[in-house]
Amino acid sequence: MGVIDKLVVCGVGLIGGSFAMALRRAGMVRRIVGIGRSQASLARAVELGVIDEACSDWAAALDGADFVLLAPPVGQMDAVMAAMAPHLATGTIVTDAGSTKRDVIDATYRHLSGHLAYTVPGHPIAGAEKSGVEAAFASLYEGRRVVVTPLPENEPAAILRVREAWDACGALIHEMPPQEHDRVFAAVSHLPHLLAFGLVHDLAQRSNAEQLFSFAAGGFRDFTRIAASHPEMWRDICIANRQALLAELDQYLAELAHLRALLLSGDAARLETLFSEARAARNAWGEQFANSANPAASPE
Ligand SMILES: NC(=O)c1ccc[n+]([C@@H]2O[C@H](COP(=O)([O-])OP(=O)(O)OC[C@H]3O[C@@H](n4cnc5c(N)ncnc54)[C@H](O)[C@@H]3O)[C@@H](O)[C@H]2O)c1
Ligand SMILES: O=C(O)C(=O)C[C@]1(C(=O)O)C=C[C@@H](O)C=C1
Repeated sequence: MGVIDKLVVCGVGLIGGSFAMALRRAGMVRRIVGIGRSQASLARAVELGVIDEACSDWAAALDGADFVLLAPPVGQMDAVMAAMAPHLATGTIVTDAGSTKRDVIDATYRHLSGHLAYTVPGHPIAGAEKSGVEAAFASLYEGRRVVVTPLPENEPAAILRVREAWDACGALIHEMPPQEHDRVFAAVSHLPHLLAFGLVHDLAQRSNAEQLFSFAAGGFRDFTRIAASHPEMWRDICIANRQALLAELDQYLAELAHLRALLLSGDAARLETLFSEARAARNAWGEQFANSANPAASPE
């Protein structure tokens, strides 16, 4: 892949910052410019060496840019695309890291209709409950999947360039239609986050919350780690993908109703069978995930 001369990262947090660091480490980029909502966090990104320069306007940021990553919360994509559109030069590659794809693609057609050949939607399947540039690290994407959902209007060379950038970050690239993407991640990412937030919220509101939390241990920690995630980011994801998320929630409620019936009738045999099936599925997934991921891909 040709080296990126000027990379623009919009939203230099965990995801945008890690992309910048990974490309820099791979020697794939000459200059990195950040643009964002908070000048203080952009200044911190410069201080940490994640970006070379902070920009406060799109005209300056996009001047001479050959590659742009959009990594703000998905609820900001509309405003960001509207602001950048007048300053985009033909041929500048634009991609994004949004956790939902249909809404981001709708925003692309609304605001970047003259730039569809070069705007290639994407989503890295790697992250954490931590946010902000301080949480970014260069190996975040190593051995992790990135889903690319190309538009019919995309130039094949633009898709290739985006794939090559993620490849340089050490990621494994998959292509998928956006509808399928949003259904899959409603089930395995958005629903678990909703459930974790819901459980912690319920417990925190109880009159004996202090006592409950004082005895909560590993099981609680493992089930609820993701309830420490960024509220704005998850608000936007849940709202953007609510159609698919509601379908998953309904299916889960049916499963809970089934579990409740087994408990009510004291059906130990069926409960054990259900737990055994779940354990086998979880263990098989765990092995597959451990084998696909690079053990070095951890900030610790
Ligand atoms: N955290 C994860 O696990 C994860 C994984 C994959 C994809 N994503 C997606 O990546 C994106 C970023 O997530 P993150 O975890 O890096 O969040 P983050 O909070 O760490 O970073 C987001 C950054 O965007 C900036 N921002 C907010 N509004 C903006 C605007 N209007 N214009 C420009 N910048 C703006 C914030 O100041 C912040 O620096 C989101 O779209 C999220 O859905 C997150
Ligand atoms: O590891 C975490 O904390 C994450 O939440 C990462 C995670 C997920 O697996 O659900 C979250 C959102 C994304 O869009 C992709 C990955």
